[in-house]
Amino acid sequence: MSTGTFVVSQPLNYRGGARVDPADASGIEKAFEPATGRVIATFTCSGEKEVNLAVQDAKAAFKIWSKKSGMERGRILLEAARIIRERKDEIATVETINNGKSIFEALWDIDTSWQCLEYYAGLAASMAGEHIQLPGGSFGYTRREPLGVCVGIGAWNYPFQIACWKSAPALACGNAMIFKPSPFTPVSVLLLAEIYTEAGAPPGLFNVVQGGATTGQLLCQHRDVAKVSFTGSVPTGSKIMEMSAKGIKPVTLELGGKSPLIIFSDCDMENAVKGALMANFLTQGEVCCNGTRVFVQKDILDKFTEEVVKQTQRIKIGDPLLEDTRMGPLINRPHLERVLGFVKVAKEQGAKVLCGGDLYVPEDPKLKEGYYMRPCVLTNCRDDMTCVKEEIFGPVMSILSFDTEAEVLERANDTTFGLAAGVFTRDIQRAHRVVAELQAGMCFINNYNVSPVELPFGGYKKSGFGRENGRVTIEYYSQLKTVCVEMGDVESAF
Ligand SMILES: NC(=O)c1ccc[n+]([C@@H]2O[C@H](COP(=O)([O-])OP(=O)(O)OC[C@H]3O[C@@H](n4cnc5c(N)ncnc54)[C@H](O)[C@@H]3O)[C@@H](O)[C@H]2O)c1
Ligand SMILES: NCCCC=O
Repeated sequence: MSTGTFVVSQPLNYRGGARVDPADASGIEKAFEPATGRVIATFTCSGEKEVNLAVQDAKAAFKIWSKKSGMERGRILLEAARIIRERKDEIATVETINNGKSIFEALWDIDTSWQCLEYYAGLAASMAGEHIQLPGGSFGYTRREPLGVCVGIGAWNYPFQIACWKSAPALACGNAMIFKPSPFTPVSVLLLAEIYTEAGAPPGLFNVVQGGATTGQLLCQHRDVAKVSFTGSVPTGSKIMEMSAKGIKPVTLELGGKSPLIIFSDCDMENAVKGALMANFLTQGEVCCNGTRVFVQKDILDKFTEEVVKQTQRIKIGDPLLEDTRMGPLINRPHLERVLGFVKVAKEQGAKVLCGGDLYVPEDPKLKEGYYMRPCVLTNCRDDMTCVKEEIFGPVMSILSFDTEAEVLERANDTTFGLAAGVFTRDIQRAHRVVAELQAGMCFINNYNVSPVELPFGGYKKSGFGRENGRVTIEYYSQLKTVCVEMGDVESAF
């Protein structure tokens, strides 16, 4: 498949094990190919009737699925992982077309998707309670039970990966899931739904409803939904939490960030520069955990900055389906303009643009209407500037200098976000000392933005709570039942 050719002709909702047109509507949306600005799908947002039908189907599937043993569930997840691996190129291509990220990167995303299914397939059979001996031969035990119908709501930057990171632990624990992707990226999750069915999941176990805020609200407020796992912005996360509070439903919130990356002068310079690029320019900078505040110790500031700029200017921008492209278009025109607006304000506030930060128009005529910009490195930044305080969600790195460890720690933590942080140093004591002080849920030492699914991922402070990936996520998709067993007679107070 090549850029400029893909169109969606099949329905984009998935219910009862098949693609369906929604039973009612709460609006119409269009999805774009960011590389060309072409519309690739026009679809109906689901209304109350469709949401009810999806919940009904999920409840029916839950009855069957929750009775299966962990081994049985794990086997189906393993088969789904195998199919994703087998269809990796096709899924990555669809992801690239709808999101704009380079195919090189999309292939990485699909790897961290099937790996997540494999990981939870392995854990499914190991979920167990405990046995507790009580006086007189009585005893108690605990059962780890699923929650019921879980809702997953996704952002547009990692559409397929987010759906896998939510559904794999949910299904492994015995839940059913209804997933609502971002209306900007409605396409790839349908492939996941079909794969679960092909792998042997009962119809209704994983459903997809399309739509925006209205559909999302209907899902969150539904009385038969037991849990909501949300990935998106802080303002929407706050609304989700409010709705969930009304229904006393547990929530997982994976929200935004403005993460610090600290480069000490004793770092391995080559790795630190690579790390800074990884921390800022994957997926056109549209990554929640990006280390966009790059604090560099003063004595290496010039050398580091020079090398970062040199390598940033070498990033190949263009058709995201070409193998050597490393930066594609941003998600849509309004977002591109918003990001360019941040660069403009940064300049007005005294930052210096060392490279990029402007529109990029590729030579290929079919890409002329795409949403491209050149990756940007800003220097002369201060902690009070908008570009240093707010999440830009685009390819804009702000370089700041520092003198001492104590100073940089204070400045790094001076934010309401707390998703990620990174440190580059050869001093092993310093690395661990600094990381222990950083107020962030995901910390990297001498690397950045790698995503091993064995490690829990999630935020501190306004970046959210709950975790995705790792063993701990089992806790977020299950509940503990305690059973107390009397082996003697009842000792009554009456
Ligand atoms: N922490 C993480 O793991 C992580 C990962 C990816 C993206 N993000 C964050 O996501 C943001 C970008 O994504 P976005 O623009 O899609 O975020 P967003 O908050 O605008 O939308 C996220 C999802 O919520 C839905 N939604 C919007 N309003 C809703 C409402 N009132 N009720 C229910 N659902 C509603 C949207 O349709 C979409 O599916 C950034 O802030 C980024 O940092 C976080
Ligand atoms: N690969 C992890 C990305 C999550 C944030 O956007």
